[in-house]
Amino acid sequence: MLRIGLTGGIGAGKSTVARRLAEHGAVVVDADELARRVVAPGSEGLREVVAAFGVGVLTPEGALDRPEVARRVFSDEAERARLNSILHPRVAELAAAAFEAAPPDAVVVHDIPLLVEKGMSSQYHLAVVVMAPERVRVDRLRRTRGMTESEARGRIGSQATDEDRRAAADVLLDNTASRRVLLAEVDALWRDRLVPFERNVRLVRSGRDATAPVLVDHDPDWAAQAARIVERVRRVAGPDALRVDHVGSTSVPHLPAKDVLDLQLTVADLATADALAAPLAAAGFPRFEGIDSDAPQPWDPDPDQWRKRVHTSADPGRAVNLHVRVVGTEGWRYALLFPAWLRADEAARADYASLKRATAERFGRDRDAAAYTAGKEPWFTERLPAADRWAARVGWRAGDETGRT
Ligand SMILES: CC(C)(COP(=O)(O)OP(=O)(O)OC[C@H]1O[C@@H](n2cnc3c(N)ncnc32)[C@H](O)[C@@H]1O)[C@@H](O)C(=O)NCCC(=O)NCCS
Ligand SMILES: Nc1ncnc2c1ncn2[C@@H]1O[C@H](COP(=O)(O)OP(=O)(O)OP(=O)(O)O)[C@@H](O)[C@H]1O
Repeated sequence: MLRIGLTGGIGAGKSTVARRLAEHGAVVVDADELARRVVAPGSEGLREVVAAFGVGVLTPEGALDRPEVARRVFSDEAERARLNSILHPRVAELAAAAFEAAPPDAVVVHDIPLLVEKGMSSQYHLAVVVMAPERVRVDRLRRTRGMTESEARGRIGSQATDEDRRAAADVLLDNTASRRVLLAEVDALWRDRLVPFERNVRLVRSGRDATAPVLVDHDPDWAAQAARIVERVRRVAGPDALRVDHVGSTSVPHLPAKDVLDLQLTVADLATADALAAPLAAAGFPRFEGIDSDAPQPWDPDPDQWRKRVHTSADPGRAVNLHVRVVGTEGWRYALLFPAWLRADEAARADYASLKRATAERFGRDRDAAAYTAGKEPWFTERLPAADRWAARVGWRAGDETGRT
């Protein structure tokens, strides 16, 4: 099963996207619809809302007077929190049941306006966010829902900011222009990403073949992309994750790199790494059999210092190598030390960048990723003393850095 979180501010076009995905065959779990169900006439939810807000929130027929509730809660944060605390646990329970009931090969889309507000994005394989400028949204809400400008702004003000939504988005859909443009984007997302992603998760396989050694300029968005995946890995590994770091070249600003995010999950031992293989695979990170060790260093007699497990991503839209290493080992320390040094030392960074370019040039034509990786290896052995001297000088110790987990 592929779990997709879909969100967007009111009037951005979330429901339009959800409908299109349903037409393609997705199972849509609609939080707004569930929020209506839990306050249906005769429900426990409705009784609690009346107990909290009084009979003034009922229509003469005994149903919830939604415009009246909206008036109260979208201008008063405390009232809104009170309503949310009654409804959200019930809505969450129904949503969990709907996910349970979906077939194993389904793409399940959780259409939920408050995904970002509730910090839920790491629960899904992907978070999809629909955006449109506030002015456009207000116009749509006035035109199609009969809201006044101040009602529309009240709801917008009750929700996350565009900036927060953008930070949570693995996929951003822009709905500023016509519906036709939006739907074409959704069609491509379904065809090129969601369908193969679901299949890869089910068949426990990678989203991409080994990537050819093609260098691209540092992408300033890599850090944010990695941060979202770090969150996912942490959620899956729970307390077994001693830390999760964005490592490798993409974690070094200004350094050209292959467009593959390297992450390191730190565990206590390899038995823990092996126990995490199945949950990581279900979360979209299948184990990659074949590389169980980093290249051991010539000076190190102990191969255990270099053993690891490697996972990739089942997402055809985002290549990831997730290295699961044991805390305190040499391989683990290297993976943290080198990026830290390269981030701090401009000359070392320039030196490494020119080696990368030359090596990519040499092996890029044959698309030989393994030769490219091996070709860079001696540089690390050679530069280790310099990296260590830097670490001693600035007092850097592996695992001390905060803010990268
Ligand atoms: C206040 C209520 C009665 C107003 O009903 P109304 O029919 O006018 O709106 P509807 O439920 O169709 O929601 C429309 C949109 O309003 C926004 N919205 C709804 N509830 C909230 C909320 N608690 N906080 C912020 N925005 C909200 C969302 O963008 C949603 O898509 C209703 O929205 C409600 O019960 N809200 C609380 C439950 C909730 O949080 N629902 C959101 C999904 S869990
Ligand atoms: N590109 C567009 N151009 C014009 N109108 C649009 C466009 N996209 C959506 N709309 C209209 O704007 C309104 C809001 O869209 P939609 O219902 O999809 O938004 P939403 O984000 O799901 O809102 P809500 O949070 O209330 O569910 C709808 O009436 C829809 O038909």
